[in-house]
Amino acid sequence: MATRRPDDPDAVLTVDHLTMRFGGLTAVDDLSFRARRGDITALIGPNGAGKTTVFNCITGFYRPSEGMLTLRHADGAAHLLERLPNHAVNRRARVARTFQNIRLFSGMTVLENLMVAQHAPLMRASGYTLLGLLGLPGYRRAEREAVAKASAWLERIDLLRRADDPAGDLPYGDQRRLEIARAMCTGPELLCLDEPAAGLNPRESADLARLLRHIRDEHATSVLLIEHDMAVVMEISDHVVVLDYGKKIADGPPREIREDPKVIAAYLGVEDEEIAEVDAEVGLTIPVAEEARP
Ligand SMILES: Nc1ncnc2c1ncn2[C@@H]1O[C@H](COP(=O)(O)OP(=O)(O)OP(=O)(O)O)[C@@H](O)[C@H]1O
Repeated sequence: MATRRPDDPDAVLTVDHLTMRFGGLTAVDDLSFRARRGDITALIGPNGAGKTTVFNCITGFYRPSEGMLTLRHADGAAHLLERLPNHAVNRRARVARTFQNIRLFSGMTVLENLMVAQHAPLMRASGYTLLGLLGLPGYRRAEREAVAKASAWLERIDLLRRADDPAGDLPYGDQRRLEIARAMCTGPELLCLDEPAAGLNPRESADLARLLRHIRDEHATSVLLIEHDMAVVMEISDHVVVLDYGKKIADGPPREIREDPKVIAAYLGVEDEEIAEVDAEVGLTIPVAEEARP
């Protein structure tokens, strides 16, 4: 049940002292940060820093070892995510998520994927009865609304013409955007995206950035994303939180984060062959990088 608790009314998500242990390994260590309503917040860090574990705690896949996760709706209702089961995080708290690997129903059509996402409101409109499905005017109205919402998203991601094709036949970048559209069809307050730019070419990355800006600016949905593509992170994020070995090492606007010596050191701590790549992507200056090198 939604509970009211005093916290930052501007924050859609408040993470308070989150810790997640797997046996002797502390994957997330006393992490606190806020994602502001209406912002695109990026969670970044080297491989194994604990980013996906944070997402799994937020979305109810893991129950945190310690800490509190508060999702606040625009109407002020607060949902204590660490206490909710996985399905309630999506349905009740209205947190939607995509995964590192694409999880569309590849044998279903593009349109069907967006209709399945609206299963819950459709069933509600049916009164959960066969008679309701067959005859209630409320159900027919809900069905028309669901088709209209799906069509609007398909138009937005430029896939209306592929509505009746199997989702698995779409090019990779289109599948990524369809997944985001599917998540948006659930009407989320917070959209969590795990590496949405992974595997995209530059044109597809630009399309993705446009879509995420549209979601931020035109819908009442805040975005939290994990992303390794620094060009995308720096271009679209309002706020960046940096993890290293499960701990927060920086938290601020992109222009500060890219010059933060702790962040530079964390990234340069990855494999030697990746240093030049990270350097080029983030646009680091050599003198700072040299200083930061252990
Ligand atoms: N279910 C699990 N059981 C045991 N250890 C786990 C589990 N999930 C994650 N870990 C460990 O927790 C640490 C953080 O992993 P996590 O996947 O959260 O990192 P990440 O920052 O998302 O990495 P990447 O960028 O490579 O996806 C890693 O050491 C990982 O091996």
